[in-house]
Amino acid sequence: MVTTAWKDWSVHSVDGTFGILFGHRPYWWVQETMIYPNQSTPCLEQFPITCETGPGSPSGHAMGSSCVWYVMVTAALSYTVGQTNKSAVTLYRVTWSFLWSVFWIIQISVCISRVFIATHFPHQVILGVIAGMLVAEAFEHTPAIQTASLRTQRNGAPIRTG
Ligand SMILES: O=P(O)(O)OC[C@H]1O[C@@H](O)[C@H](O)[C@@H](O)[C@@H]1O
Repeated sequence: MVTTAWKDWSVHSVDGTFGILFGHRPYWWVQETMIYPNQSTPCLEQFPITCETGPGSPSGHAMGSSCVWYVMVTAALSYTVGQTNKSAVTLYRVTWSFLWSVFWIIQISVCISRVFIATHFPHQVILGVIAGMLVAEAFEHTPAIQTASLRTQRNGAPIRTG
């Protein structure tokens, strides 16, 4: 949710105002670039299931995926950290290697799929992965978010649930 909000904000605010993050998607870019001589423009097809209408940078899918998986991996590892006996350290190293391998396999798969269907250029998915991890880090270090509760009204009074 946070990464989606961030993407929407960046698209409508930063992109529109400063032009920092705005990026053409490949199937737009090939129609507008002047680098192809007449009649040699590559034909990139769009399909309803793959067609995205927002600007391409950063990739929302890459950003969402890296943010969610980053939080899950770091949360899982936090349960095994802090113990000093030898078997616990070995377990931590094995778990660390396994979880981060899974993390990167998933991120690379997401990135390749987005590039393969021509919704993004490579730098846009890389930026998405980095942005997702930064958002996750920022929110992991923001205690107010971890203690936030939907059961509390704005004035602090608890909401009746029963
Ligand atoms: O930028 P991408 O990778 O094409 O992803 C766009 C999508 O990003 C997601 O984060 C949003 O929830 C979707 O609404 C949006 O369509």
